[in-house]
Amino acid sequence: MSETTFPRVAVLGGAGTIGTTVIGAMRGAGWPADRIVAAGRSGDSLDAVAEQYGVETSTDATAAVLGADVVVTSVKPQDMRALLAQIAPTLPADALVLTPAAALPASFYESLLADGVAVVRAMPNTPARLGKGAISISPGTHATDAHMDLSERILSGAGLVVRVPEEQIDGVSVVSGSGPAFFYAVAEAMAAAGMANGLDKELAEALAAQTLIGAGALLEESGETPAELRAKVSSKGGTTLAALAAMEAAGLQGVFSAGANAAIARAKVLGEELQQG
Ligand SMILES: NC(=O)C1=CN([C@@H]2O[C@H](COP(=O)(O)OP(=O)(O)OC[C@H]3O[C@@H](n4cnc5c(N)ncnc54)[C@H](OP(=O)(O)O)[C@@H]3O)[C@@H](O)[C@H]2O)C=CC1
Ligand SMILES: O=C(O)[C@@H]1CCC=N1
Repeated sequence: MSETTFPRVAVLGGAGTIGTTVIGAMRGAGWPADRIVAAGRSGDSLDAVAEQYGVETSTDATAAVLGADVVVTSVKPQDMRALLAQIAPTLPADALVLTPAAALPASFYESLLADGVAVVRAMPNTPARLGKGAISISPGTHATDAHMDLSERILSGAGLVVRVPEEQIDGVSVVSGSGPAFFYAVAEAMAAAGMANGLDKELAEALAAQTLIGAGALLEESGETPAELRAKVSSKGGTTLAALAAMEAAGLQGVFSAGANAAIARAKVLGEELQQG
């Protein structure tokens, strides 16, 4: 398929957080609205997607996949088995299944869909909504380089797209998939620390948010590493170094390691539970 053609893409769960993000990224990258169909369960939320992006909509996933070149399965892992059963009869044999779901291996899809189906797993994140995502893609057993190229093309408007082997997806999920939630938790913790030291809530939240936004922009634009930028804030004998030392002593790195371990353990358990049916 040439770069100048636009494969027909069915986004199942197209009114959800990630489904809408994928549609927005495609539309932003010039994908024609009439080459995208968003399928969901609620007519009202689909109407909002149609209004914003001009795409076709359907409340019937079985019908939506008819004639699709790519099927994006953007539903919660717990809803995936039922969705695959629903679309299996009408899924075109040569369609690419591009799935953002956490926890479920490509083999899950391969075992429930027709033999030889091409599956690519993606791990997106919510900043992709603004084209500032960090997204990985990984091939399943039957996905070719052409399928990976097509997946990258679909997601390129959503931000940085990297290719990793499937066994690294849980690691990606910890850093960039869940990472935005960690960032917001840090914003909340910083604001709480300000409130504990006399700032009112509104001021503390505004300062914490703008500080994280500004620090992120500086990281992006300066070309310096986090360690270099950290050193520029940390005067010798000053307050920041005292704070960082206390945070380290309280287990800062351990906090993130514990979070990563918990997320990876949860992905394993959830994946095993859902594969058993
Ligand atoms: N949110 C995130 O930050 C990230 C999410 N992911 C993955 O992305 C996937 C989607 O997550 P997210 O967008 O957050 O979830 P949402 O709940 O926002 O969206 C899921 C959508 O799927 C719809 N849906 C469920 N079953 C069907 C069906 N049979 N046919 C059509 N639509 C259906 C739901 O409709 P209804 O609301 O009517 O039930 C809902 O709109 C998940 O698998 C998740 O693991 C991956 C990385 C990051
Ligand atoms: O919490 C979840 O399951 C998904 C995966 C990464 C971010 N959200």
